Amino acid sequence: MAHIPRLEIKDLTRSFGGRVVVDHVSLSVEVGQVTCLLGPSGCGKSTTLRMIAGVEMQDSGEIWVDGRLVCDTVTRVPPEGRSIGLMFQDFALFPHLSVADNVAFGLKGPKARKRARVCELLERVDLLRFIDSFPHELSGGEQQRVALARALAPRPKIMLMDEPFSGLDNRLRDGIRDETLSILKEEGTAVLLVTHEPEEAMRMADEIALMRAGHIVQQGAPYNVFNAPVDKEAAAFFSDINVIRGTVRGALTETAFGQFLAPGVPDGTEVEIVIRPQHVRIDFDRNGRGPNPTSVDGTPARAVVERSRFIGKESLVEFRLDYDGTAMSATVPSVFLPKPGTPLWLMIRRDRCFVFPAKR
Ligand SMILES: Nc1ncnc2c1ncn2[C@@H]1O[C@H](COP(=O)(O)OP(=O)(O)OP(=O)(O)O)[C@@H](O)[C@H]1O
Repeated sequence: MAHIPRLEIKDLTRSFGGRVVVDHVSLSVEVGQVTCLLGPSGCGKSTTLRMIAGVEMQDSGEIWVDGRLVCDTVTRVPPEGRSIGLMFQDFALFPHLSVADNVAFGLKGPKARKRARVCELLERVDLLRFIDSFPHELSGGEQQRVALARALAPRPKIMLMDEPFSGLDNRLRDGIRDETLSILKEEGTAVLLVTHEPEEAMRMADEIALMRAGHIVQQGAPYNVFNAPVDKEAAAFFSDINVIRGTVRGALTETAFGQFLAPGVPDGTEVEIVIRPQHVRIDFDRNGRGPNPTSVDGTPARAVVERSRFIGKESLVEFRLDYDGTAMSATVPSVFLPKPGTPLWLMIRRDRCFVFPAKR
Protein backbone atom coordinates (compact mmCIF):
# COMPACT_ATOMS: atom_id res chain seq x y z
CA MET A 1 0.00 0.00 0.00
CA ALA A 2 1.23 3.48 -0.81
CA HIS A 3 2.51 5.47 2.13
CA ILE A 4 0.03 8.08 3.38
CA PRO A 5 1.38 11.10 5.26
CA ARG A 6 -0.62 12.56 8.12
CA LEU A 7 -0.78 15.96 6.41
CA GLU A 8 -0.14 16.61 2.77
CA ILE A 9 -0.57 19.88 0.93
CA LYS A 10 -0.24 20.09 -2.81
CA ASP A 11 0.37 23.26 -4.83
CA LEU A 12 -1.33 25.54 -2.34
CA THR A 13 -1.61 29.01 -3.83
CA ARG A 14 -3.12 32.27 -2.59
CA SER A 15 -3.05 35.86 -3.85
CA PHE A 16 -4.11 39.07 -2.17
CA GLY A 17 -4.95 42.00 -4.43
CA GLY A 18 -3.19 40.44 -7.43
CA ARG A 19 -0.02 39.61 -5.46
CA VAL A 20 0.79 35.93 -5.05
CA VAL A 21 1.83 35.44 -1.42
CA VAL A 22 1.79 31.62 -1.36
CA ASP A 23 2.91 30.12 -4.64
CA HIS A 24 2.42 26.39 -5.29
CA VAL A 25 3.56 25.28 -1.86
CA SER A 26 3.68 21.50 -1.37
CA LEU A 27 4.80 19.60 1.68
CA SER A 28 3.89 16.69 3.89
CA VAL A 29 4.16 15.98 7.61
CA GLU A 30 4.37 12.49 9.08
CA VAL A 31 2.85 11.12 12.30
CA GLY A 32 4.96 12.17 15.29
CA GLN A 33 7.09 14.54 13.23
CA VAL A 34 7.71 18.25 13.55
CA THR A 35 8.09 20.20 10.34
CA CYS A 36 9.08 23.85 10.57
CA LEU A 37 8.04 26.40 8.01
CA LEU A 38 10.93 28.82 8.36
CA GLY A 39 11.29 32.14 6.60
CA PRO A 40 11.48 35.91 6.94
CA SER A 41 8.51 38.05 7.89
CA GLY A 42 5.94 38.34 5.11
CA CYS A 43 7.06 35.30 3.09
CA GLY A 44 3.65 33.63 3.39
CA LYS A 45 4.10 31.24 6.32
CA SER A 46 1.04 32.29 8.31
CA THR A 47 -1.16 32.37 5.22
CA THR A 48 -0.13 28.77 4.47
CA LEU A 49 -0.99 27.74 8.02
CA ARG A 50 -4.32 29.57 7.93
CA MET A 51 -5.32 27.77 4.75
CA ILE A 52 -4.50 24.39 6.31
CA ALA A 53 -6.52 25.34 9.39
CA GLY A 54 -9.42 26.30 7.14
CA VAL A 55 -9.71 29.91 8.29
CA GLU A 56 -8.40 31.14 4.94
CA MET A 57 -9.41 29.70 1.56
CA GLN A 58 -6.79 28.89 -1.06
CA ASP A 59 -7.17 29.98 -4.69
CA SER A 60 -5.95 26.57 -5.80
CA GLY A 61 -4.26 23.47 -4.42
CA GLU A 62 -5.27 20.62 -2.14
CA ILE A 63 -5.08 19.74 1.56
CA TRP A 64 -5.15 16.09 2.62
CA VAL A 65 -5.32 14.65 6.14
CA ASP A 66 -4.59 10.92 6.51
CA GLY A 67 -5.37 10.39 2.85
CA ARG A 68 -8.69 12.24 3.02
CA LEU A 69 -9.17 15.34 0.90
CA VAL A 70 -10.28 18.09 3.29
CA CYS A 71 -10.02 21.05 0.96
CA ASP A 72 -9.63 21.88 -2.68
CA THR A 73 -11.60 24.33 -4.76
CA VAL A 74 -14.70 22.08 -4.66
CA THR A 75 -14.56 20.21 -1.35
CA ARG A 76 -14.30 22.24 1.83
CA VAL A 77 -14.39 20.57 5.22
CA PRO A 78 -14.95 23.31 7.85
CA PRO A 79 -12.10 24.02 10.30
CA GLU A 80 -13.70 22.07 13.16
CA GLY A 81 -14.01 18.94 11.00
CA ARG A 82 -10.33 18.74 10.03
CA SER A 83 -8.96 17.28 13.27
CA ILE A 84 -6.45 20.07 13.45
CA GLY A 85 -5.34 21.83 16.65
CA LEU A 86 -4.11 25.40 16.65
CA MET A 87 -1.64 27.21 18.85
CA PHE A 88 -0.90 30.80 18.00
CA GLN A 89 1.04 33.38 19.95
CA ASP A 90 -2.03 35.59 20.32
CA PHE A 91 -4.43 32.70 20.71
CA ALA A 92 -5.24 33.72 24.27
CA LEU A 93 -7.04 31.69 26.90
CA PHE A 94 -10.62 32.68 27.72
CA PRO A 95 -10.15 35.00 30.71
CA HIS A 96 -13.55 34.34 32.26
CA LEU A 97 -13.14 30.55 32.22
CA SER A 98 -11.18 28.50 34.73
CA VAL A 99 -8.14 26.53 33.61
CA ALA A 100 -10.27 23.37 33.63
CA ASP A 101 -12.98 24.95 31.48
CA ASN A 102 -10.41 26.36 29.08
CA VAL A 103 -8.88 22.94 28.54
CA ALA A 104 -12.32 21.32 28.24
CA PHE A 105 -13.52 23.91 25.74
CA GLY A 106 -13.21 21.81 22.57
CA LEU A 107 -14.26 18.53 24.21
CA LYS A 108 -17.56 16.77 23.66
CA GLY A 109 -19.19 13.89 25.53
CA PRO A 110 -20.06 13.02 29.13
CA LYS A 111 -18.81 15.34 31.87
CA ALA A 112 -16.82 12.69 33.70
CA ARG A 113 -14.92 11.73 30.58
CA LYS A 114 -14.14 15.36 29.80
CA ARG A 115 -12.93 15.87 33.35
CA ALA A 116 -10.66 12.85 33.11
CA ARG A 117 -9.05 14.15 29.91
CA VAL A 118 -8.59 17.62 31.43
CA CYS A 119 -6.87 16.14 34.49
CA GLU A 120 -4.68 13.90 32.35
CA LEU A 121 -3.48 16.83 30.26
CA LEU A 122 -2.97 19.21 33.15
CA GLU A 123 -0.96 16.50 34.86
CA ARG A 124 1.09 16.14 31.68
CA VAL A 125 1.90 19.86 31.56
CA ASP A 126 2.48 19.84 35.33
CA LEU A 127 -0.33 22.29 36.15
CA LEU A 128 -2.91 20.13 37.87
CA ARG A 129 -2.65 22.30 40.96
CA PHE A 130 -4.04 25.23 38.95
CA ILE A 131 -7.11 23.37 37.72
CA ASP A 132 -9.54 25.79 39.39
CA SER A 133 -7.46 28.94 38.84
CA PHE A 134 -8.16 31.61 36.25
CA PRO A 135 -5.74 32.59 33.47
CA HIS A 136 -4.74 35.92 35.06
CA GLU A 137 -3.45 34.01 38.11
CA LEU A 138 -0.89 32.19 35.93
CA SER A 139 2.47 33.29 34.54
CA GLY A 140 2.95 33.67 30.78
CA GLY A 141 4.69 30.32 30.54
CA GLU A 142 2.00 28.58 32.55
CA GLN A 143 -0.69 30.11 30.34
CA GLN A 144 1.16 28.82 27.32
CA ARG A 145 1.15 25.30 28.78
CA VAL A 146 -2.59 25.55 29.42
CA ALA A 147 -3.04 26.64 25.79
CA LEU A 148 -1.09 23.55 24.75
CA ALA A 149 -3.28 21.34 26.91
CA ARG A 150 -6.38 22.96 25.44
CA ALA A 151 -5.17 22.44 21.87
CA LEU A 152 -4.27 18.80 22.57
CA ALA A 153 -7.46 17.92 24.47
CA PRO A 154 -9.57 16.80 21.46
CA ARG A 155 -6.63 14.64 20.28
CA PRO A 156 -6.00 16.49 17.02
CA LYS A 157 -4.18 14.56 14.33
CA ILE A 158 -2.24 17.67 13.41
CA MET A 159 -1.09 20.63 15.45
CA LEU A 160 -0.46 23.94 13.70
CA MET A 161 1.69 26.35 15.68
CA ASP A 162 2.38 29.91 14.60
CA GLU A 163 5.29 31.44 16.52
CA PRO A 164 3.76 30.00 19.70
CA PHE A 165 6.72 30.83 21.91
CA SER A 166 7.62 34.31 20.75
CA GLY A 167 5.71 36.02 23.55
CA LEU A 168 7.83 34.33 26.22
CA ASP A 169 11.07 35.62 27.62
CA ASN A 170 14.26 33.88 26.56
CA ARG A 171 14.95 31.88 29.68
CA LEU A 172 11.41 30.50 29.87
CA ARG A 173 11.25 29.80 26.19
CA ASP A 174 13.83 27.04 25.90
CA GLY A 175 12.28 25.04 28.72
CA ILE A 176 8.73 25.36 27.43
CA ARG A 177 9.80 24.60 23.90
CA ASP A 178 11.46 21.35 24.93
CA GLU A 179 8.59 20.36 27.18
CA THR A 180 6.03 21.08 24.46
CA LEU A 181 8.03 19.07 22.00
CA SER A 182 8.18 16.02 24.22
CA ILE A 183 4.42 16.14 24.91
CA LEU A 184 3.64 16.45 21.21
CA LYS A 185 5.93 13.51 20.46
CA GLU A 186 4.30 11.41 23.18
CA GLU A 187 0.86 12.17 21.73
CA GLY A 188 2.12 11.25 18.25
CA THR A 189 0.73 14.48 16.81
CA ALA A 190 2.07 15.71 13.48
CA VAL A 191 3.24 19.27 13.95
CA LEU A 192 3.63 22.09 11.48
CA LEU A 193 5.35 24.99 13.22
CA VAL A 194 5.83 28.42 11.74
CA THR A 195 8.80 30.50 12.82
CA HIS A 196 11.15 33.17 11.51
CA GLU A 197 13.88 32.14 13.95
CA PRO A 198 16.43 29.65 12.62
CA GLU A 199 17.47 28.63 16.16
CA GLU A 200 13.90 27.70 16.98
CA ALA A 201 13.58 25.68 13.79
CA MET A 202 16.89 23.90 14.39
CA ARG A 203 15.86 23.09 17.94
CA MET A 204 12.35 21.86 17.21
CA ALA A 205 12.26 20.43 13.72
CA ASP A 206 12.71 16.98 12.25
CA GLU A 207 12.38 18.70 8.91
CA ILE A 208 12.78 22.33 7.89
CA ALA A 209 10.98 23.86 4.90
CA LEU A 210 12.73 27.11 4.09
CA MET A 211 10.32 29.61 2.61
CA ARG A 212 11.02 32.80 0.68
CA ALA A 213 8.62 35.07 -1.19
CA GLY A 214 5.82 32.50 -1.28
CA HIS A 215 7.99 29.55 -2.31
CA ILE A 216 9.62 26.68 -0.45
CA VAL A 217 13.21 27.03 -1.61
CA GLN A 218 14.70 24.13 0.32
CA GLN A 219 13.43 21.29 2.46
CA GLY A 220 15.29 18.74 4.54
CA ALA A 221 16.66 17.73 7.93
CA PRO A 222 18.06 20.71 9.90
CA TYR A 223 21.61 19.41 9.48
CA ASN A 224 21.28 19.28 5.71
CA VAL A 225 19.59 22.63 5.31
CA PHE A 226 22.31 24.23 7.43
CA ASN A 227 25.23 22.40 5.85
CA ALA A 228 24.13 22.24 2.22
CA PRO A 229 22.28 25.49 1.52
CA VAL A 230 20.78 25.84 -1.97
CA ASP A 231 22.01 29.39 -2.42
CA LYS A 232 23.73 32.29 -0.70
CA GLU A 233 20.48 33.60 0.79
CA ALA A 234 19.67 30.21 2.30
CA ALA A 235 23.13 30.14 3.90
CA ALA A 236 22.72 33.71 5.17
CA PHE A 237 19.38 32.95 6.79
CA PHE A 238 21.06 30.76 9.42
CA SER A 239 24.12 32.83 10.31
CA ASP A 240 26.36 35.65 9.19
CA ILE A 241 28.35 34.64 6.15
CA ASN A 242 31.56 35.64 4.43
CA VAL A 243 31.42 36.03 0.67
CA ILE A 244 34.59 35.72 -1.41
CA ARG A 245 34.14 36.67 -5.05
CA GLY A 246 35.99 35.37 -8.06
CA THR A 247 35.71 34.77 -11.78
CA VAL A 248 35.82 31.33 -13.37
CA ARG A 249 38.64 30.48 -15.79
CA GLY A 250 38.81 26.91 -16.99
CA ALA A 251 36.44 25.57 -14.29
CA LEU A 252 38.62 27.18 -11.59
CA THR A 253 38.26 30.37 -9.58
CA GLU A 254 41.36 32.10 -8.29
CA THR A 255 40.98 33.65 -4.81
CA ALA A 256 43.10 34.81 -1.89
CA PHE A 257 42.64 31.29 -0.54
CA GLY A 258 43.88 29.56 -3.66
CA GLN A 259 41.90 27.94 -6.42
CA PHE A 260 38.35 26.69 -6.07
CA LEU A 261 36.67 24.24 -8.41
CA ALA A 262 33.60 25.51 -10.19
CA PRO A 263 32.70 22.51 -12.35
CA GLY A 264 30.28 23.14 -15.19
CA VAL A 265 30.40 26.91 -14.71
CA PRO A 266 31.28 28.71 -17.95
CA ASP A 267 34.40 30.86 -18.23
CA GLY A 268 33.91 34.47 -17.22
CA THR A 269 31.08 33.68 -14.76
CA GLU A 270 31.34 35.42 -11.43
CA VAL A 271 31.05 33.06 -8.48
CA GLU A 272 30.55 33.66 -4.79
CA ILE A 273 32.26 31.39 -2.30
CA VAL A 274 30.33 31.41 0.94
CA ILE A 275 31.74 30.42 4.32
CA ARG A 276 30.37 30.90 7.81
CA PRO A 277 32.56 32.86 10.29
CA GLN A 278 32.74 29.79 12.55
CA HIS A 279 34.59 27.89 9.82
CA VAL A 280 37.31 30.49 9.32
CA ARG A 281 40.51 29.63 11.18
CA ILE A 282 43.04 32.15 12.38
CA ASP A 283 46.80 31.64 12.60
CA PHE A 284 49.69 33.90 13.59
CA ASP A 285 51.96 35.91 11.35
CA ARG A 286 55.52 34.61 11.29
CA ASN A 287 57.48 37.62 10.01
CA GLY A 288 55.20 38.04 7.01
CA ARG A 289 54.67 34.32 6.48
CA GLY A 290 51.70 32.17 7.36
CA PRO A 291 51.09 28.50 8.02
CA ASN A 292 51.68 25.93 5.30
CA PRO A 293 48.79 25.08 2.99
CA THR A 294 46.90 21.87 3.77
CA SER A 295 44.35 19.88 1.83
CA VAL A 296 41.63 20.64 4.41
CA ASP A 297 42.26 24.35 4.84
CA GLY A 298 43.74 25.21 1.45
CA THR A 299 46.01 28.20 1.07
CA PRO A 300 46.14 30.69 3.95
CA ALA A 301 45.57 34.38 3.22
CA ARG A 302 47.04 37.31 5.08
CA ALA A 303 44.58 39.75 6.62
CA VAL A 304 44.62 42.72 8.95
CA VAL A 305 42.33 43.02 11.99
CA GLU A 306 39.78 45.82 11.68
CA ARG A 307 37.80 45.21 14.86
CA SER A 308 37.35 42.54 17.50
CA ARG A 309 34.55 42.07 20.01
CA PHE A 310 33.61 39.61 22.70
CA ILE A 311 30.00 38.53 22.06
CA GLY A 312 29.24 36.09 24.88
CA LYS A 313 30.57 32.58 24.39
CA GLU A 314 32.88 33.62 21.58
CA SER A 315 34.77 36.49 20.02
CA LEU A 316 34.03 38.00 16.63
CA VAL A 317 37.06 39.27 14.76
CA GLU A 318 36.69 41.33 11.58
CA PHE A 319 39.45 41.46 8.98
CA ARG A 320 40.35 42.90 5.63
CA LEU A 321 42.26 40.67 3.22
CA ASP A 322 45.59 41.97 1.89
CA TYR A 323 44.86 40.24 -1.43
CA ASP A 324 41.93 42.39 -2.59
CA GLY A 325 40.51 44.20 0.45
CA THR A 326 37.60 41.76 0.95
CA ALA A 327 36.04 42.04 4.41
CA MET A 328 35.98 38.75 6.36
CA SER A 329 34.90 37.80 9.83
CA ALA A 330 35.78 34.87 12.03
CA THR A 331 34.38 33.66 15.32
CA VAL A 332 36.71 32.19 17.89
CA PRO A 333 35.65 30.34 21.03
CA SER A 334 36.21 32.24 24.27
CA VAL A 335 38.17 35.50 24.42
CA PHE A 336 40.44 36.47 21.54
CA LEU A 337 40.66 40.20 20.97
CA PRO A 338 43.59 41.16 18.72
CA LYS A 339 44.14 44.89 18.24
CA PRO A 340 43.09 46.64 15.03
CA GLY A 341 45.99 46.65 12.57
CA THR A 342 47.35 43.28 13.72
CA PRO A 343 48.34 41.10 10.75
CA LEU A 344 47.08 37.52 11.00
CA TRP A 345 46.48 34.63 8.60
CA LEU A 346 43.11 33.17 7.71
CA MET A 347 42.28 29.69 6.49
CA ILE A 348 38.92 28.46 5.37
CA ARG A 349 37.67 24.92 5.76
CA ARG A 350 37.35 23.72 2.19
CA ASP A 351 34.56 21.27 3.06
CA ARG A 352 32.54 24.10 4.58
CA CYS A 353 32.70 26.40 1.57
CA PHE A 354 29.76 26.69 -0.80
CA VAL A 355 30.36 27.89 -4.34
CA PHE A 356 27.42 29.59 -6.10
CA PRO A 357 27.25 31.47 -9.39
CA ALA A 358 26.67 35.15 -8.49
CA LYS A 359 23.11 36.36 -9.06
CA ARG A 360 22.73 39.51 -11.08
N1 LIG B 1 -5.92 39.21 4.42
C1 LIG B 1 -4.89 39.76 3.76
N2 LIG B 1 -5.09 40.75 2.88
C2 LIG B 1 -4.07 41.28 2.19
N3 LIG B 1 -2.79 40.90 2.31
C3 LIG B 1 -2.52 39.91 3.18
C4 LIG B 1 -3.55 39.28 3.95
N4 LIG B 1 -2.98 38.33 4.72
C5 LIG B 1 -1.66 38.37 4.44
N5 LIG B 1 -1.39 39.30 3.52
C6 LIG B 1 -0.06 39.62 2.96
O1 LIG B 1 0.54 38.42 2.53
C7 LIG B 1 1.94 38.41 2.80
C8 LIG B 1 2.30 37.17 3.58
O2 LIG B 1 1.74 37.27 4.89
P1 LIG B 1 1.94 36.13 5.99
O3 LIG B 1 1.29 36.61 7.23
O4 LIG B 1 1.51 34.84 5.44
O5 LIG B 1 3.52 36.13 6.15
P2 LIG B 1 4.42 35.49 7.26
O6 LIG B 1 5.54 34.83 6.54
O7 LIG B 1 3.62 34.65 8.17
O8 LIG B 1 4.98 36.75 8.01
P3 LIG B 1 5.07 37.06 9.59
O9 LIG B 1 6.14 36.20 10.11
O10 LIG B 1 5.40 38.51 9.61
O11 LIG B 1 3.70 36.75 10.14
C9 LIG B 1 2.24 39.70 3.55
O12 LIG B 1 2.80 40.63 2.65
C10 LIG B 1 0.88 40.18 4.01
O13 LIG B 1 0.83 41.57 4.06
